[in-house]
Amino acid sequence: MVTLEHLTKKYADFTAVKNLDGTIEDGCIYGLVGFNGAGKTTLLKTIAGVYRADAGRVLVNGENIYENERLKSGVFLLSDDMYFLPQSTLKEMAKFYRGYYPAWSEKTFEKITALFELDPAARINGYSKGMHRQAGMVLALAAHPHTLLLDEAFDGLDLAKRRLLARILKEYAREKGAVVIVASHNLRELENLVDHLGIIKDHVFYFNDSIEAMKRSRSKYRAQFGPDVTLEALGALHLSLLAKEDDGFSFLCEGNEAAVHKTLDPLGLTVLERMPMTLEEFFMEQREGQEDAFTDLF
Ligand SMILES: Nc1ncnc2c1ncn2[C@@H]1O[C@H](COP(=O)(O)OP(=O)(O)OP(=O)(O)O)[C@@H](O)[C@H]1O
Repeated sequence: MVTLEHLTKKYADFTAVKNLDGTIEDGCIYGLVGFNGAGKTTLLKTIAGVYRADAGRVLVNGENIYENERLKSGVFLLSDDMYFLPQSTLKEMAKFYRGYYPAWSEKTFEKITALFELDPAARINGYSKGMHRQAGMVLALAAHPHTLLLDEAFDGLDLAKRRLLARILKEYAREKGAVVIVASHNLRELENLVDHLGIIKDHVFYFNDSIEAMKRSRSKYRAQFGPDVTLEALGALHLSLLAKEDDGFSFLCEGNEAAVHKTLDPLGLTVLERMPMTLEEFFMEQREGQEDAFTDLF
């Protein structure tokens, strides 16, 4: 279990993550999302004990992670710029990590290397970008960490490998009761993978709850009206991501279908269709009202 208690991390005077609280249970896959610069990597590095918190603390299985070497040998942070020893092969890197991670599994190393179709005797600097990412994943999983932290793990992987990785991570969290935290901009990938979601906006949690709670909070609707209804008229009703479509309007809204019907009926509602909201839509709600200054670029 990973617990964040009033966690704040600064770089000099700049606060990169502020007063974060939350618990991530064993066996949970936790998706961490946020716009560029929101603080995701900073949070992962603080959970890994690489950074010291400026206020609050990170507990892993009830103990403070910072400067706790025993605890850290059960935490693996796979970053997007993972370091490999110069000229090393995957097999040699495995030997290197085996010495640090007491729960290291040779069986997992061999099986996942084979699943990713990597040659463990080949030099890693001859691997493609996607193969580098896979090599990092092989080492991270073979280490059998109780807390696995993945920063952009799906980047550079082809569709088949992304699907394979998602299956492996689910299996790992379930079999080992591990905490798996995945920071990613790939929201479609996360939607089918994670149980719990943390969205960081402006360095604080904008949302931190289960995927079911996210799905329950809003639905997407498509609605059609008589000819006189305009975007402006609907805009007064506090609907989010409101957009004009060919044959009506789409929007996100809280509340059940009956309540939405009641709100829209006075405008001459003719058709109301309810659909599940996607993680992308939920995420983009954060930018509601913020227009990009997209004129006179060239
Ligand atoms: N070593 C550092 N020194 C100073 N500021 C930093 C440092 N690392 C990150 N920051 C700042 O902290 C904030 C959070 O950065 P962080 O890398 O955690 O964001 P992120 O959510 O991972 O972003 P991205 O999605 O772009 O990878 C940013 O404003 C960044 O400029």
